[in-house]
Amino acid sequence: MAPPKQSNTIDFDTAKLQRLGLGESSRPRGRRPASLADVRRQLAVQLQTSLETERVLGLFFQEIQALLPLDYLSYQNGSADLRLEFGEVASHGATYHLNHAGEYLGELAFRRRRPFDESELGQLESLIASLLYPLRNALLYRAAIQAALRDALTGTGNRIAMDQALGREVELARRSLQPLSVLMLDLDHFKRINDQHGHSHGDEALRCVARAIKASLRNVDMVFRFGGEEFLVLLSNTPGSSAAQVGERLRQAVQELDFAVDGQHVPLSISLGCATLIAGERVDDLLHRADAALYAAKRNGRNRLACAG
Ligand SMILES: Nc1nc2c(ncn2[C@@H]2O[C@H](COP(=O)(O)OP(=O)(O)OP(=O)(O)O)[C@@H](O)[C@H]2O)c(=O)[nH]1
Repeated sequence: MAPPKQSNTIDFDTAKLQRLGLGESSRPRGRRPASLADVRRQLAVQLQTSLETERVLGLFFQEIQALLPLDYLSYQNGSADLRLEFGEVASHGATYHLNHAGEYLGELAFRRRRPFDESELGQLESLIASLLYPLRNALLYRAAIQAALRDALTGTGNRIAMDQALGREVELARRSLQPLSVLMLDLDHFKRINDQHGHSHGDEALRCVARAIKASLRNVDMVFRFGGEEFLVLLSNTPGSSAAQVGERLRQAVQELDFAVDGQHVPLSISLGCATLIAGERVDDLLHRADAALYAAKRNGRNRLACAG
């Protein structure tokens, strides 16, 4: 049997009025208004302390327990690619769709072992009102950070994201003694595509190659565009032999692309350099070896992969 569930929609502007004490609510008000006011005051202070969505929701879950004991909170927002969970799932639930002026702020689900009564739902909604501004700000912050780390043309990570990920993954590989490999790749004779078909078709070729690369990788693998037609793939927990196989798969995927300009097929290919982190090696040296391998692949005829020594 499906667990009992109450579902509601919270409109941001109505919530704002409630926060200001101006809103009308059809629900009975909380039994302990003083406590509700205390928790709201506490939320107003606490939720201002962070712009991280996970932290804002974690604090919210923690603070509202003072008034309404809960076992579980989940938050989902598909457009922000977010799904967060706190506590342990229980049978009785209440869910809220959060909106502001047509803008979807996500979906909150509360769960606990005993059902919510009407007065508790009234309190919960009043508390959610205190969450809306901090949550909206955290989502805006997250979107800004993501935009700052993404290459606008291809949707892959950009140079800043690459530097951050390399630093983090190299450190992790060192501490966990796991292998880490990189593939540095570059489109072959890309200048010709620009020269013969124009810059916008060149851009489309870059997008097409980026899509093919992403489609050929695991979710955990990371792709970055760090130069005009140069990409880096970061393969965590991957030894050199497996990285070379992945690289070969990418090479084939690009070679098989059906890229056309004005109905005419335009062949695309990439060359790749593969390098695996050596114990104690610095990020710069790892990249330097991958770059040297890429250069060897170009020199030996392109549309091929070379491994660093
Ligand atoms: N359309 C487009 N072209 C770009 C972009 N960034 C760099 N380029 C072009 O990419 C080309 C790179 O040319 P080269 O470095 O000579 O490399 P290549 O022609 O691919 O030759 P090989 O790498 O030796 O196979 C140049 O024409 C750049 O103008 C971009 O964002 N969009």
